Parts: sequence; structure tokens; C-alpha cells
Amino acid sequence: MTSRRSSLDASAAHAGGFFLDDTPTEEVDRREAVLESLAGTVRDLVDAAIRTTVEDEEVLRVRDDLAALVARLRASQLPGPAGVRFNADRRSWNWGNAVVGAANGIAPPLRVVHGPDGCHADVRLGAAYEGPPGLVHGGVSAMLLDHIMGETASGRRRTAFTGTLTMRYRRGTPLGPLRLEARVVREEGRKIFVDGSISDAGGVTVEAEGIFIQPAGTPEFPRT
Ligand SMILES: CCCCCCCC(=O)SCCNC(=O)CCNC(=O)[C@H](O)C(C)(C)COP(=O)(O)OP(=O)(O)OC[C@H]1O[C@@H](n2cnc3c(N)ncnc32)[C@H](O)[C@@H]1OP(=O)(O)O
Repeated sequence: MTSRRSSLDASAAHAGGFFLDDTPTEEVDRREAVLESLAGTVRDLVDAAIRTTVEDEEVLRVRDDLAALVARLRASQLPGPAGVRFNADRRSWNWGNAVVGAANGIAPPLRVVHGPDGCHADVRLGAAYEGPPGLVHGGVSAMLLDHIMGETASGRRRTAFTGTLTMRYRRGTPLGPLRLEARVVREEGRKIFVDGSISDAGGVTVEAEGIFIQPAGTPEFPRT
């Protein structure tokens, strides 16, 4: 069994909530791809577990097989959550993040695209995100908007925490392909006002307004 502590345990410096890590970008990219492939299978597992109709005995056998696989991954673990890290190239990674974490099988995951006028992301939500029958859970919609709006406020250069997030659910958001959009409306000192929305093929289903705050004393910190 190989153990992989390396520099992922290092936290020699700290900038705007990000921890400096001396892992080279090439190794970060390689490891991220490996964890991402595992998370994809975990996501598939969650969907399969929700929708399975196999007999009880088979469900229990699969449970036991999975417990053995969990024990293999537990053979070497970080002491706590994955956190947010960056290296000397300013490559940042947050593999456990609830919305975009590459290693997080319960993250959709959202792939946020930064553009000149804000951010957008295309995502397909399946059975694991259901609230009302066939529709996205309202809390999931809020979580995804919170993230993309927060990333829009941060603009990959500063830390911005959600202060207030106001949601307007205009109609049910169907499971399936969706688009999220967010843009900065205005800034007042450390306050960044952001609008966001979720749309399906028929138009906007959810609108949100948020006030994101740059915590006092956090430096600007450009990153990729
Ligand atoms: C790159 C990754 C992006 C990820 C995006 C994900 C976004 C998230 O989920 S963040 C997690 C959820 N949010 C949190 O946990 C935040 C918890 N709250 C806090 O940390 C603090 O209350 C924080 C940072 C919001 C404000 O703290 P602080 O910097 O001390 O604020 P403070 O100095 O009192 O106020 C500064 C200004 O903001 C305003 N303000 C403070 N809190 C709020 C609030 N909750 N809502 C609206 N405005 C607020 C104040 O009125 C003040 O305005 P003005 O300058 O006009 O008087």
C-alpha cells in the first residue's frame, strides 16, 4: 500500500485563506486527474445506489464490497478536510469543495468558466440532487448559485465570503442540463454585489442576489 503524504501536509504560508503547498503544478495536475476519475465513479455509484432495483441480498453484498474499498482508501488519509491550496505558480486547488471539488463525489461538479462579464457553468444534475419529484432541491440550487456567485465576486484574485444571499425560485428547476450565470453588479468598499441565475432550455428558473464581503485584512491574491 503506497502512502502519499508529500507536500500535501505542508502549510508553510497562508494568503487569503489559501495555504502554500510546494507540490509542483505537473504533480498537482496528475494527482487531480487521478482523484477526479475516482470521484466520477463515486458519483456514478451514488446514482446507481439511488436508482437500483436489484434484490436485497445483492445490495448487501455490494455494501460489503464497498466497505472493503473504503478501508483501502482509509489506509492513508489527510488529518482533516482537503482545504484550499496553492503553489509557487499560483495554481490553486480545492479538491474537497462541495461544489467544484475534483475529488468530491458528491459535488456535481460545477466547472466555472470566468469571462469578461462574469462567470458561467453548464452542469447536468441527476437523481442525487432531487428535491420535489423530478426537480432540483432548492438548497442545491442555492448552494450552486452561492458558489458561482462567490467565485464571480472573488474574480480569482481576492477572498469573498457570502454575507447575504437572496433567492427567488420562479419555477421548478428540472433535473438534467442547466446553465448557471453570475455577474458583479457593483462594489462598495469591501462589499461586492452579485446577481446570479439558473436556467434550463426554457429560460430562467431561479434568480439570486448576493452581497459578498472581502474580509478585512485579506490581501489580493491572483491565482489560476
Ligand atoms: C474561490 C472560492 C469561492 C467560493 C464561494 C463560496 C462562498 C461561500 O460559501 S463563503 C461561506 C459562507 N459565508 C460565510 O461563512 C461568511 C461568514 N461571515 C463572515 O465571515 C463575516 O461576517 C463577513 C466576512 C461576511 C463580514 O465580516 P467583516 O469583514 O467583519 O464585516 P464588517 O467589517 O462587519 O462589515 C463590512 C461591511 O459589510 C457589511 N456586512 C457585514 N456582514 C454582512 C452580511 N452578512 N450581509 C451583508 N452585508 C454585510 C457591513 O454592513 C459593512 O458594510 P459597510 O462597510 O457599508 O458598513
